[in-house]
Amino acid sequence: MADHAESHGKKSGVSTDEQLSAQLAEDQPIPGAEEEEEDEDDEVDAPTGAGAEASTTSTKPKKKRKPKKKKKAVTEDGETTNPSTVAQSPSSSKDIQNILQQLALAQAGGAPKEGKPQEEYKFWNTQPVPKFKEPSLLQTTNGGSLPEGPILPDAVCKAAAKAEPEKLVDGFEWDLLDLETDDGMQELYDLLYNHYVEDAEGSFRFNYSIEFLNWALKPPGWKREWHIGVRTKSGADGKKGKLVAFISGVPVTLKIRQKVVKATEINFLTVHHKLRSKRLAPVLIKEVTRQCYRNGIYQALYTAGTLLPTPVTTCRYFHRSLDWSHLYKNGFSHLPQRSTEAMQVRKYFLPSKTGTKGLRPMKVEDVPGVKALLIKYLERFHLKQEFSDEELTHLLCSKASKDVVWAYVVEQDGEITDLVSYYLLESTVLKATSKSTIRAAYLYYYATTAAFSPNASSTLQPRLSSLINDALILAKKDNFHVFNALTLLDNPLFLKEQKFEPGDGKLHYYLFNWRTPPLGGGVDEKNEVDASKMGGVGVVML
Ligand SMILES: CCCCCCCCCCCCCC(=O)SCCNC(=O)CCNC(=O)[C@H](O)C(C)(C)COP(=O)(O)OP(=O)(O)OC[C@H]1O[C@@H](n2cnc3c(N)ncnc32)[C@H](O)[C@@H]1OP(=O)(O)O
Repeated sequence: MADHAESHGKKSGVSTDEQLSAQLAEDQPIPGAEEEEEDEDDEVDAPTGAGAEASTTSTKPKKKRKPKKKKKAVTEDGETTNPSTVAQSPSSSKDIQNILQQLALAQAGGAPKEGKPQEEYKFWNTQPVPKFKEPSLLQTTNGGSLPEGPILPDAVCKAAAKAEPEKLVDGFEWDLLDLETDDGMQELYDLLYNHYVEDAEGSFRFNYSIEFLNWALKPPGWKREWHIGVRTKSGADGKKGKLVAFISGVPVTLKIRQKVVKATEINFLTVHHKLRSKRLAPVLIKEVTRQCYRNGIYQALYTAGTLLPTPVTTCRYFHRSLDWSHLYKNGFSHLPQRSTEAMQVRKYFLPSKTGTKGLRPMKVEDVPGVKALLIKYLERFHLKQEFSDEELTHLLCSKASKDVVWAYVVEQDGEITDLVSYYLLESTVLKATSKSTIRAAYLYYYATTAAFSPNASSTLQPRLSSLINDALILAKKDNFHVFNALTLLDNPLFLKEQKFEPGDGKLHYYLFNWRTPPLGGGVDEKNEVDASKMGGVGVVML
């Protein structure tokens, strides 16, 4: 996917950085990029009128994508056909042959691999992350093994942290965003709305709401120094320039196997479409690293759809339709061969009432019970987050989490026995003729005492499956269109039974400046869900 970004950059034939910055400030098209930008302007109903957006690379696919064939539904002039004709099954025997061939290749492990050779990671090769061919803790060439823990000692990181950020090219400047103000939040929202993660076909783009950003970026202990923006230079009138790039970090306490590590969770790395492939991302990453080092934090956790050196594990996305017709109409789901629309709707039918006795919305008073349950539950995973009461309250039942996170508990005889939660993340349908969104629920933290019973091997699976079924019912009632989950936690135990379908999206988990043996991601070598590969990831990233 980075390859795609590179070629896009070359095509834009951009002039000087100063010209670029002026164009961005005025939101003028960049020479050579106009064609694509006009197309997208037609397609996206940006709330801000933020100007033309070029089509872009996809780096963190989280959504089910249409099969390749469907791409032809979009005509060359960018017109979108009737969505009902978008999702079609292969029409010719040649198409079917091609698909079968690709399938055979993939099954034989012969499909093209992701990413690029190690030596081409010009930036990442300079960073304290494991190399692809450096299996952590496996034998090194001299017969020894690489120790688990920091790659660079704290003192080296501390000494490397300069007092000032790296100088940006002319026309741009650093700015720490003020996310305490409505304007600051709105500006960040607009940048992400127009430029954040899309699927590989440019059909959907994440639409993180202002409420979501407020919740995700300001947990207890958050720091303004970790909300890092790049702007075009301020005007002579002192007015701030346009926000064109961003990266963020929030504090997190991780437990990686037996070690507790104070770290940063890095997220929302974004570069304006017109500035892609200009090596701005590495500059942002170095700046957030500097800001972390200066705060005495030397490790980080991050996820991406892009393959970088080197994932500690990889999970796969699964999707459970709640409103199949909406998903189909918007090109998110396709109509399988030998099925009809009515059959699909029936397949995903859910009752109107939940089944678990004692299930109710979580309250602040539940925090101690939920915390004890969740911490014990997560102990079963190699990589997990440790929470204080304050953090857990913020995440699951605070003013900030309202309308972002839905959390439910089961209380039996005064004891919290179960927790299930999900968060709302909408995606904009980029190819829709009128403004349309996919309202997706993402499975968040859950836990159940069934995991601790002596016969957990027979009680955990049915308990989780019914809890998740209840979560699906509740999400459907709240007008969500789809419920998404990765193969982390104990998810492989219920995904199939609860009619989650495998998606194309993978999510790689990375640790910065920390070496540890690979973790199970709930999938096998063929990327099929596999309960024997659970037990690795107990952290849910946003
Ligand atoms: C102790 C504290 C440490 C803190 C830091 C911990 C590390 C945090 C790491 C960040 C975690 C972020 C977690 C999230 O937010 S993941 C979400 C990422 N965002 C998006 O996908 C939004 C849409 N895309 C964009 O805005 C751009 O395409 C981005 C910004 C992604 C790249 O911009 P652009 O396309 O214009 O490229 P470039 O010319 O500037 O730079 C090219 C270099 O960047 C490497 N690249 C590409 N994509 C990613 C990626 N997702 N993570 C890390 N590196 C990435 C790439 O391999 C190449 O390096 P190398 O191949 O030459 O080596």
